[in-house]
Amino acid sequence: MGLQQRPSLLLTQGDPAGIGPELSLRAWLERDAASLPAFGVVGDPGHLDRVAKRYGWDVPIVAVEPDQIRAAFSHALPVVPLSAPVSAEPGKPDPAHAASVIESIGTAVRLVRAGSAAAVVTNPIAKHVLYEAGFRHPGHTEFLAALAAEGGPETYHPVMMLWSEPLAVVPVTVHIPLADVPAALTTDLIVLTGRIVARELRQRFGVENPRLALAGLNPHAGESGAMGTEDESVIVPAADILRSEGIDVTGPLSADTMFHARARSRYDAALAMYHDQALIPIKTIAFDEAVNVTLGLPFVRTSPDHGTAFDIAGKGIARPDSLMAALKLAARLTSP
Ligand SMILES: NC(=O)C1=CN([C@@H]2O[C@H](COP(=O)(O)OP(=O)(O)OC[C@H]3O[C@@H](n4cnc5c(N)ncnc54)[C@H](O)[C@@H]3O)[C@@H](O)[C@H]2O)C=CC1
Ligand SMILES: NCC(=O)COP(=O)(O)O
Repeated sequence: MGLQQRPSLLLTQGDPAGIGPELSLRAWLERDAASLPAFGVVGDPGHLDRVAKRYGWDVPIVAVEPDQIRAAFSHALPVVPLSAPVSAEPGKPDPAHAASVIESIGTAVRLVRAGSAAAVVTNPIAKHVLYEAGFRHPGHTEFLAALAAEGGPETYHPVMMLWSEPLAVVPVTVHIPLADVPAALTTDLIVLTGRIVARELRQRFGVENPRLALAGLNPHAGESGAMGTEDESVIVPAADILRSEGIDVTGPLSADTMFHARARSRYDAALAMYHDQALIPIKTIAFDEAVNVTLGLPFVRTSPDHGTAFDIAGKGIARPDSLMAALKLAARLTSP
């Protein structure tokens, strides 16, 4: 298949009241300067046009079929239209937008699964807004796994990885209350996560012998059991199993000393035991560059590392860097 015919990336709408719409427009404006791959938004052309006009940005919007994205991309922002128009005020989230948010994700996944697009790149969603509308998945990550399993016998265990050049992190438990982490953290879960991370670092990222570092759960990785027992009883056995399978694993390491530059040079991905243990270091080191990539799916999905930023939506100051990094990584991971 020649370059012109290769399927393009699909960018979901995200929360239409968040910064997603303006970032999509900004990314298109930066397409040449940043050498971005061709992408189309699954959204409402009218809403994107109104956002562009609000800022006086010269972004022609064109409604297209997925196979027309690449041809249209040089002169207009291609949009695969949703079934209904979207009306949203920047900075004013509303559960009434949930149907369009969910439709956009579902459509993008189905088009990628059908071979009409190469990968899904998602704009941020506000989980609590979707929950108010009855959405039952913690976030994209789990919803994407459910969509991937639609109509087939396979199920998928999705793994969240936040990736940047200086650091890649994987939260083994994700969007659950901190109080629930010790019960949710099992040897099986760590082993399953470690296997998927090692496999995909090898297959998708081209890391020949991936080195994984497991964080401890407790201070000083439990201080020989004096500060908590899970490090010895749950994480050590997981490390042993992964090692017995030939995976290069260190840990459990003290989480407070495993993210400085020298420590980072000793591993390719850090498996953290809970959300903030993973996301605080990477957002501190690489907030503008880091990309959220879902492992364990039968297709590639990337996303910016940040959220909907309702506090700045509509002001035209949101930085498109992380979204652009997500587009580039999706192109890299799907290039032949
Ligand atoms: N992949 C996704 O869909 C994600 C969604 N979220 C959702 O986002 C909502 C808001 O979450 P928060 O914790 O407030 O995080 P947030 O990332 O939306 O905002 C945190 C701070 O960073 C700033 N910020 C974020 N992105 C920026 C950008 N591109 N340029 C400049 N400044 C930026 C915001 O203005 C805010 O001050 C939540 O409801 C959460 O569920 C959060 C993370 C990822
Ligand atoms: N904190 C990361 C985040 O919220 C991303 O979640 P997801 O929507 O990609 O599952």
